[in-house]
Amino acid sequence: MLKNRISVITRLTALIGRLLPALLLNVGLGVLGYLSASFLLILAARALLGVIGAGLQASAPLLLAAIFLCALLRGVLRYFEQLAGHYMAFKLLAVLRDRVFSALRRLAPAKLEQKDRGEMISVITSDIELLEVFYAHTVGPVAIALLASVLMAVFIGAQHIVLGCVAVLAYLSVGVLIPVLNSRAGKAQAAAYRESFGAANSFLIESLYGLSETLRFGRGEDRERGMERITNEMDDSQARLKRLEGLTSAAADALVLFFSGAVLCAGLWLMRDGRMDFAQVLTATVAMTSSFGPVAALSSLSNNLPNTMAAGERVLDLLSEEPETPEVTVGAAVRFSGAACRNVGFAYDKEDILRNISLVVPEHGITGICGKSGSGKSTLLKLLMRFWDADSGQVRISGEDIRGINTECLRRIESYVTQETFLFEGTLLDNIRLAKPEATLAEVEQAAQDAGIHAFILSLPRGYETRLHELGDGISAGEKQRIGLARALLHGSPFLLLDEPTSNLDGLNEAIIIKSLRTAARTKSIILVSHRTSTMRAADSVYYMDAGRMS
Ligand SMILES: Nc1ncnc2c1ncn2[C@@H]1O[C@H](COP(=O)(O)OP(=O)(O)OP(=O)(O)O)[C@@H](O)[C@H]1O
Repeated sequence: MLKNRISVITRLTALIGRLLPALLLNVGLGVLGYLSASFLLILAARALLGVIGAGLQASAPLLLAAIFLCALLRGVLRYFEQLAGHYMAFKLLAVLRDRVFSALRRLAPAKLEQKDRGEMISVITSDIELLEVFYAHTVGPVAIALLASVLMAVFIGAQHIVLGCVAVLAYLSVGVLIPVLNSRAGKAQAAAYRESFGAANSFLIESLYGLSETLRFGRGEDRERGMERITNEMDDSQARLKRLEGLTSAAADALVLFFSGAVLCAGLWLMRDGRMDFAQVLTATVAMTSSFGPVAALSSLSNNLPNTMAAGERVLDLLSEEPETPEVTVGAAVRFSGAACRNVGFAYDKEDILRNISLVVPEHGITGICGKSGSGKSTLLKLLMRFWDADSGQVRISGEDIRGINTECLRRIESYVTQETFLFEGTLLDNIRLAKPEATLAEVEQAAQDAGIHAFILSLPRGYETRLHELGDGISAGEKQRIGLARALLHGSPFLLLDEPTSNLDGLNEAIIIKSLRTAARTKSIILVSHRTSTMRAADSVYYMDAGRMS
């Protein structure tokens, strides 16, 4: 566990890289700031001693000037310490966000398909946000506490070695013992809180997506109760965390008082034996009392540490996760001349989904794949897109093993229309243009016409300029499907993989699309997946799939 935590801390610290100067500045200013706060009081005590005639004979104006300087420095140094720390933290959060989004791109779509969406949103938003605590309030403060404590222990030890030892014990108790105990006690609560937070996110997303089903089947109250249960769980775990936080801060305060008293008592005892004078005892006591700031910051920091470490671990795990199919950047760039599967076998987990599949897709024409729901048709398309790699056999594009083809080239020659088309907020024109941002309006209109959606778009008051939110829920599954098809046709790739492109369409619209596909198939290769045998009439050749086998 400790090994794991050290590994997370090391990996997070390694990310600081070029921001190291900002960290060093933060630490340097922090140490000087705390020292000036302590010496402000030490000098004030010395000045008082001077007034009562028991202190060193330093000149009063000089002491006053030094006190004034310490007070001024304390404020200025604190400000710049915070500035440097936060500058580093927020720059790092930007770097981390960038890396996380690159990781998501790398992992999409296969790995992301398997992840819980609520959990993903927690990682992208709150986990990264929480790392601000690590960078701005952990790395710097730990280094500041270490340096400032060493310097103050030496200073107190210079009054008397025994008092120096008490100071070391005091700093270790408040700065190490309390944080370690607190972080141990809080680990389970922090994990429970985080789990309930992720569950609440997932539940909320699911509730929003399933709103119409919930209303249709009158399950509103169930959902409400579910939300209440999750919120209560979150509330409970947060309350437990807060209770622990209170206990920690009470324990830290008690230790501060105890050790300040201990230095005073030990000092008086040493003074009675004539081994210290009053000025030294007072100086050591004031130095002890006023120097707990950096270590006390560590004890309150440890309340958040379990959460921060857990967040860091999840972010680092995401960054280091390997994609299902590694991106090929140096592989062959091919011109599409057909595709083939040879004795392909595939399982998502343990259960075989595809067994010994062989098929040949010519350079032009429509290849139909027909089969019952769950027979593995979409999975086969995903292998042809190389979202996943086959476990056995070979998938070839233009005669090349798909695993050796440059990924960018593969994305250029293939267009995949899934059963669900996602539309982005923006105009319908932008949504179709997604496939080819530089497309002219005429090209977009032609693609929309071929996909049988042009007439519908023109019937809208603002035509292609209609924004998605203006349609609200008024866009049907069939219309979305046709926009998806228009995108694929506009993309201009020579190999189209269409997964049930007409499943939500009436006979008339299906006929329009089939006609367009027949025209497109003169210059392109199209795989048409459908469970309807009627759709297969458009295909030049048809493969039938049943329980992962092909006939
Ligand atoms: N990411 C995944 N992880 C695990 N199992 C999966 C995954 N995707 C699909 N499956 C399972 O693989 C089997 C084949 O699914 P697939 O989507 O390929 O079938 P299909 O023939 O396209 O079905 P449909 O016509 O209903 O879309 C199903 O049992 C499905 O539950």
